[in-house]
Amino acid sequence: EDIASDRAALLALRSAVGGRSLLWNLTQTNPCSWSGVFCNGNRVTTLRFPGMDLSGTLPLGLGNLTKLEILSLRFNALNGTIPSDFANLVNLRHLYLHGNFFSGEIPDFVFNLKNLVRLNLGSNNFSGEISPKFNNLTRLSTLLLGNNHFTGSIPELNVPPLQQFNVSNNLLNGSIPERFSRLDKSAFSGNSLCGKPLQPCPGTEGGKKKLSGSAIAGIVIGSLFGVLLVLLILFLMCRKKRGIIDSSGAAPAKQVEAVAPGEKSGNDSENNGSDGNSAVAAAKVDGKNGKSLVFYGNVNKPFDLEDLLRASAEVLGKGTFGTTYKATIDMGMSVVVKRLRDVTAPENEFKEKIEQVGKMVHENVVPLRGHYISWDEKLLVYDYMPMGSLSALLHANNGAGRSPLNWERRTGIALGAARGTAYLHSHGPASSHGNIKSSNILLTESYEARVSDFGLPYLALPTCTPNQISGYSAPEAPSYSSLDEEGVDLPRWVQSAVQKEQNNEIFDVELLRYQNVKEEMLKLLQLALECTAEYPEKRPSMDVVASKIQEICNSSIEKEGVSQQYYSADLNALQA
Ligand SMILES: Nc1ncnc2c1ncn2[C@@H]1O[C@H](COP(=O)(O)OP(=O)(O)OP(=O)(O)O)[C@@H](O)[C@H]1O
Repeated sequence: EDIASDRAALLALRSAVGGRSLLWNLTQTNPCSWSGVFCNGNRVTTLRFPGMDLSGTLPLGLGNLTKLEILSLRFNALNGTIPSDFANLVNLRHLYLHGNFFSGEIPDFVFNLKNLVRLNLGSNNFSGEISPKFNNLTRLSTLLLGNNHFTGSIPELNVPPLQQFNVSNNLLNGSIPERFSRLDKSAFSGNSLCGKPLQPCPGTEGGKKKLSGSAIAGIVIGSLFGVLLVLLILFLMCRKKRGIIDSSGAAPAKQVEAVAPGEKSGNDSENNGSDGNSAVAAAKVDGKNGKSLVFYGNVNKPFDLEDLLRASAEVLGKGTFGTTYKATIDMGMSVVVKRLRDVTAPENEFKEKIEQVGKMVHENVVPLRGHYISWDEKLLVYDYMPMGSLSALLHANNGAGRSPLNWERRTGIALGAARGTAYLHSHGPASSHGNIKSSNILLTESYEARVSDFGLPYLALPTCTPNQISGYSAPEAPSYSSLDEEGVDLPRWVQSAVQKEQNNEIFDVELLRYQNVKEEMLKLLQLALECTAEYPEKRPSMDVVASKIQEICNSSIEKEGVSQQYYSADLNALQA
């Protein structure tokens, strides 16, 4: 097997499914320059033909591409089964067949492709049961099978790396394995499944089952806990009285007296999801003193603390510094409340710093609207950003839908984030953000970027050990940690992939649809590398970064315009 047999396999593919759309220069003996074909050394390693109008049945022959690592045929009109010689593609790591009309069962040889990391078969007509043999694929981290006709139940899958899993809109029944109970409901919807995260399975709750030993132990412990709780409440009430007496003449700083049981220990994992009574409402107010929220700027106070405490609250997530809630106030207004945990900075110092954060006003920074501070409770109020974060949009469940982020939007977001950060660098109380990451870049309805969470690392620093901050900050910063959840040093990894000329590993596959802006993509990548240089003097200032991104935006907009013209010329020619 060599490049000639790879070429023959590609020609077989072209004549079977892509005669009209794979417009390659067939006089070339080396296929590596054909569009969508990528080689390493002298073998084909990647094929990317997303949305290329391929139709028909895949031919035998692709199995000769024995060095193939990535195969993307998503969003075409391919039908039939997966050809049997795919069994030879033992180096395959990513297989994307979603958005086609493939049918039949998942063939057994798929479970021998031991290097598979991502498998997306979503939105096809696959049928049969989901085999427990997926357990053979010990590297699998993404398994997307939604929108097919799979039947039976979900097997126990104990593949440690498996994180992304979706079987929505199939014909599955039975209970969801415990291992998947923490996934989002949407991963299972559109089936007859039960168990967490969906509704409980019949007979597992409130049933007439005999009480097991552990249930009895649970009841005994629960009762003891109840007694302790009553004692705790009595204790808190006594302390409250003392507090009022003690505070005569002292700063009235004890309005938020207590929080819901369990919350004080920082253990609010049960609050995941929406809960009308949880969260913000968990903070009790001593109404007599009426100490209220402090708002910044010359705004009329939009609501008071009592409104906030009455608001229905939904947990948006748990971050480095506490839990973030969306609170919907009675009058229909939504705000975001960040309930900080473990702040050890003295109250006055905290107040001073947070007020400086409140003075930061820029169109690319999420404004801090107000705060509530007492000795044991620190709430920060932000505008609610309905489009959520860049991270959520980039990693949205990629079942059948395409990412709404085209190249133009992405560069626009990068520009906004750079401008926001440049502003913070020139005006901030501390000179850097300290926790830049995509979940801290929030978006307006028109996809304008706003940087959020500014200043928190400096307020919470005494309790933050470096590896608790998961965003990016410069290597010389005290809180520096560039390791992601999987322990990968992202800037290093990108640098090494660029050195090895493996840019395709870095670019989101979604971007391959915008080949005409590849030059801009490379420029942006180069800029990102400069920004993450180890030595500060080698890094461009954020003002320079913003203006370079502006240039990149301008040139890709020009190109978009040109390619649109070509595109309509093509269309006209076709119609003629
Ligand atoms: N103002 C806001 N509007 C809408 N969503 C928000 C807002 N602020 C935060 N979020 C979202 O709420 C979730 C939790 O945010 P939070 O800031 O607590 O954690 P994080 O950003 O994941 O981590 P970190 O605390 O390290 O910044 C994230 O998905 C974030 O994108």
